Amino acid sequence: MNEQLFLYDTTLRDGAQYKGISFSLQDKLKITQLLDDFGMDYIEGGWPGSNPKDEAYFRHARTMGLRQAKLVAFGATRKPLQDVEQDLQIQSLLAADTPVVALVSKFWQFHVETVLRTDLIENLKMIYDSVAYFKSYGREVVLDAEHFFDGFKDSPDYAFQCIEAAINAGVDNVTLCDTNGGSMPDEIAATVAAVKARFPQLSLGIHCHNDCELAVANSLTSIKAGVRLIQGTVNGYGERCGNANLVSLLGSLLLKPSFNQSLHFNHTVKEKNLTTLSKQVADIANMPLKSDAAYVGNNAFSHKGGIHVAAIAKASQTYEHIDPERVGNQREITISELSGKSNVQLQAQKLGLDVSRNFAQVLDSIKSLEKTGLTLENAPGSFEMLVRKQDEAYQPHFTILNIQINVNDLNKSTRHNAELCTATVKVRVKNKIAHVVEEASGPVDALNLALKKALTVFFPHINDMQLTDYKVSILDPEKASAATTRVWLQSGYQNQRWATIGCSDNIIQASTQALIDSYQLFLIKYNHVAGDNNLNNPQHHFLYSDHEVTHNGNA
Ligand SMILES: CC(=O)SCCNC(=O)CCNC(=O)[C@H](O)C(C)(C)COP(=O)(O)OP(=O)(O)OC[C@H]1O[C@@H](n2cnc3c(N)ncnc32)[C@H](O)[C@@H]1OP(=O)(O)O
Ligand SMILES: CC(=O)C(=O)O
Repeated sequence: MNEQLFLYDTTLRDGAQYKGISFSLQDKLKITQLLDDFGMDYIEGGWPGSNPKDEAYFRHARTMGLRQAKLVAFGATRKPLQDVEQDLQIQSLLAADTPVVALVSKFWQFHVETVLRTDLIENLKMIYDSVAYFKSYGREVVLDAEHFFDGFKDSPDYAFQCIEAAINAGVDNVTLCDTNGGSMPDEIAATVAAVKARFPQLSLGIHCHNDCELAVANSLTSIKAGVRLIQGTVNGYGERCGNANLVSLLGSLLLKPSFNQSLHFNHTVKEKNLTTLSKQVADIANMPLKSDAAYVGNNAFSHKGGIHVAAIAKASQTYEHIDPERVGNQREITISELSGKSNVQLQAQKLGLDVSRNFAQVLDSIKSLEKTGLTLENAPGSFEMLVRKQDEAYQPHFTILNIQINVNDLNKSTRHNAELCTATVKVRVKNKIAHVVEEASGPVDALNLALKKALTVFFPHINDMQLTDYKVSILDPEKASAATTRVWLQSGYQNQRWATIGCSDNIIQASTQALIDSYQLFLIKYNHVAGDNNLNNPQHHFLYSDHEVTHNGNA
């Protein structure tokens, strides 16, 4: 029988408990829309009894007209020995006015006695009263059975009594929580099977934490044992090590026959949208997306080892468990000292370059350069330039004749910071020379400004290009101030980005290498012959410091 598996997203509640995440109200509403568009069945939006932002969230979210998802407000069972009508937390949960309410409740005796500091019978009453109260208002109630697996290990009998109290009160779903994330897959399977055997009619959910990096595996195991509602978060955000990652879970649930042949999902859920969902939520959360994230990470289908790439070129299934496009991701071939000829050929082919005659030479250069500390895997722009430079027909757009950097007197207190460093750059293009000076507070900035200014003389379009990122790493810190520096930089033009790299025991030289590759690449790709007008004008004006001088082309 093909049964529906319900997707319950708690990114906005448990995901918000992830260290480093702080959603604004607008963030929460935007994510709600994304989750609804994706096709989640439930969206747990927050805890209205916790803070005014979550209260405001429900006021807004319930008017959004969600197409697919049911909005869930999260809270706890009533306080010990308190009437539900008097319990402010219960009242704010009711006021959130959502079709679904989730109640976290204690299922482990140890917690009842140590944390709630009440007796076991009172906890059963708290469960019963709280569930019955929301049922009397016509709400769908999901009971989050906190620490269910630990509680069950301690006393299966008490864990069952808690479920019975919830069933007697009319609960719609009991979600078994591996709250401390310490359970192993075999324990999850056996416990869910025991609950299913005892309460065959009860709708069961699962909520796993990732403290042993098993949240996804444990969730999948629980589905095999009879769970039909799965809680998780986009990208696995959540308290401590996080929750079950719904993105990875869905990759397997939607694509692996052991799940997709026995289950079905809401019709709008499409594996093709997983990469976009993951990236969009990470972007709103302002969290870096893990490059090794299953299915959707940048590395998920990125191939580095030469043997892998050679095989991929013959048949992609040799080293890919699925076609990356099925989840909206893409294949990537990496260039490094571990490359073989296939890496070079495939990557060059992607760039539209022909290396059929010189791939061995290109490969040798890569391996020699990597030995010096240059890493090409994150700098495809420098790989492209390396391939181009190895071509006999290659003509650089410009040649650097000279670079001088001066650090002015740092002690001169009257000097403005922006004048601390001076860079003089002499560039030749065809038979013309530009010789310019620029000042900045740092030597690399002065160098870049001067280089750009010199090139702009010939290629005005270069002004539209920007440096968008600059990173430095020290390769041999034990050499102290004589250490080798690796400079990685990213450049941008409109919505295009490209990365180049340089490496030297001189930071200016390393930066110059990366900058030259970046500007040459821009001119190859985007400028073509622009700027040639200036080359034909023998009386071009050059700026030298504050003074305008006329240059006749003879440097
Ligand atoms: C497993 C989970 O992830 S559950 C969700 C956890 N998430 C959060 O805690 C985030 C939101 N929390 C909050 O904003 C606050 O903690 C609040 C508003 C809920 C409570 O704040 P406070 O009233 O100041 O209490 P505090 O946070 O110090 O302690 C929690 C109280 O809840 C009680 N409690 C814990 N679980 C339950 C439960 N299932 N049912 C009833 N009460 C509970 C605790 O015993 C404690 O009560 P006490 O104050 O009498 O000792
Ligand atoms: C409910 C919940 O977040 C937990 O038990 O982990």
